[in-house]
Amino acid sequence: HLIPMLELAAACIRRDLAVTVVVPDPSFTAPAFSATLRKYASRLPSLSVHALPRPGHDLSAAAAASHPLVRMLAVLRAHVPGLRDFLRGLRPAPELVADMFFVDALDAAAELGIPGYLFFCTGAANLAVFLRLPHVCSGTSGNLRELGEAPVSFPGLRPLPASHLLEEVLDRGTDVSAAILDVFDRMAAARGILVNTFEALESSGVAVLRDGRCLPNRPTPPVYCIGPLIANGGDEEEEEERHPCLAWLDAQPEHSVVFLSFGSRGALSPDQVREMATGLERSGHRFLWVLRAPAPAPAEPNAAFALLPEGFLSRIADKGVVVTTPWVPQVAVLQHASTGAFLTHCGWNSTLEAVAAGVPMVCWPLDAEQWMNKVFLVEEMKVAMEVTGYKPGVLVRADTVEATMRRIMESEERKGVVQRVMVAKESAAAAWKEGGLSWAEFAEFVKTI
Ligand SMILES: O=c1ccn([C@@H]2O[C@H](COP(=O)(O)OP(=O)(O)O[C@H]3O[C@H](CO)[C@@H](O)[C@H](O)[C@H]3O)[C@@H](O)[C@H]2O)c(=O)[nH]1
Repeated sequence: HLIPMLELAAACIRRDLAVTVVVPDPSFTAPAFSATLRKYASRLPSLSVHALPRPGHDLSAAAAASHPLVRMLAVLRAHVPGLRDFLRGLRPAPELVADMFFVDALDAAAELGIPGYLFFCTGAANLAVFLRLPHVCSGTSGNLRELGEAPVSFPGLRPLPASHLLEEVLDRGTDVSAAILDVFDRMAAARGILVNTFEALESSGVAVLRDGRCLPNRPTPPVYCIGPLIANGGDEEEEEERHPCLAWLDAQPEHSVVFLSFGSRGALSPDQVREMATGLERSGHRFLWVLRAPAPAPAEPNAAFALLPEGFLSRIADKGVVVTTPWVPQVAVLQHASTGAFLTHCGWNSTLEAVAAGVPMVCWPLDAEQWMNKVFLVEEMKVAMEVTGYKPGVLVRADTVEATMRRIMESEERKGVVQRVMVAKESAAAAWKEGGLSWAEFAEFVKTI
């Protein structure tokens, strides 16, 4: 969530607003988090960064939580006193834009009489679903999980198979379902919600939010669609130490490489890594694969190579590259002329980055709202293909991987997908041009604050 938040900070600075980014104590964040923060702070000299103090005694709830999402929410909550103190000391009184999960920050803002907004890092249709989920769950007898593939209706949106909703809400009465439904319920208390999407991409999702249909008995807060907020691939290209994968891409023919990446934390099981490798090799297509070992990941990134079949790296040396460094410049890779397709876990940032680069996708969702994004990409936008037979927990065999690579790179079907993603690319570029829809909504937000 950090990259789009920092892009939002950059947009605010361009409008002459004074911006402070408030982050948790560094002991709670990954090295890539600090590195990204440093990069933006050096590019934006007027950006100030404030790290909240490490909470003293309020971490007992986090320590007791077994689910990572519950733990994260407890860690956020423990930072509230530090945030409140910080906000109280600012002159003039600030406006607060909090991450979508940090609804506790809205309470702190309300206490201080400060307007509190949320920044929602996934799509507008997902926001409409999340806002409505507490209502859906309380109106369903039994567990959503029992509904399996049966469609669940949401006003004005394409029905979603129950199994594609967030894993965390599928079972009633668990700590994690209570915690996440509480977050969704309290999102509506925001003064407004900034969404990292653009209206041309998601007109039906945006319409549902605007006409108030998603929340049955309460008004939906004003929604500002201000996306796509994504990193600038050009900046990544110009970095002093250009990532070696970009030099490798330079040497490949145009649109010939399939890029495989699963976001900031996604990893395949060891069995799936072997099937993926065999399928890629048999397809004969070029590929660039960001490989991460499943949690608990070994400290040494190269250890992930041990998951690959015997001799794989030497056999594919002229066709493919496997990268185990935890971070590649994804936006620059997607925008590179040699990239021809993107096998993605369907994280929303990856989705926007692929759309903005005009790269057709293969969907390989892992968790969170990624299954919902797959439905949107494959059935609504038709800018992606799905992997035949792929379901949560199912091992995709090498022959299916091979067939999928051929479909996305060679088939007639590819032409239609490419055409549609190129149209979406144009509208993504238009959104932030002067007078474009996101440009105008951002101007509206700035006027409001
Ligand atoms: O080696 C890497 C890996 C990732 N990225 C960047 O990291 C971001 C990853 O974001 P995303 O595609 O959204 O995936 P996750 O990190 O998995 O994001 C989480 O947050 C998203 C926004 O809420 C949700 O859509 C996802 O489901 C959830 O897993 C993107 O900007 C990538 O360009 C890199 O630059 N290099």
